[in-house]
Amino acid sequence: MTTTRCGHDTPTLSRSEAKAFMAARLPDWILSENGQSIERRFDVKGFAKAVYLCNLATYLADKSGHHPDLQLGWGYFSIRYTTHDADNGAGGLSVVDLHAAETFDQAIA
Ligand SMILES: C[C@H](O)[C@H](O)[C@H]1CNC2=NC(N)=NC(=O)C2=N1
Repeated sequence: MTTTRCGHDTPTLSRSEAKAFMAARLPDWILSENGQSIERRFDVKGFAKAVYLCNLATYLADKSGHHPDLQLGWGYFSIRYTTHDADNGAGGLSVVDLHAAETFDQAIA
């Protein structure tokens, strides 16, 4: 598992840097229109599976110190990573988000 800590000194990624990494290693994630976050959405049966995914994301977030935005409801769960602290607090997508997404993918594989 790759864990990278984020902070104010974390640089943001260009759209092309993000796209290159995602094409190689995050095929199920989508880059937001503004290039500042990545999201993966799951369609699941019922409610409990959505909650399990949410609980897993919560566990990994507290373990790594990097916290995604989570949404769930009956039949779906979505997870979005962005780095609030990046670029001296301006925020944006960083390598920490890409690594966190990869860790999440590995945990559910
Ligand atoms: C001090 C603490 O590690 C930081 O505030 C962390 C906490 N979790 C975080 N999560 C996310 N997604 N972005 C951050 O910049 C961030 N910062």
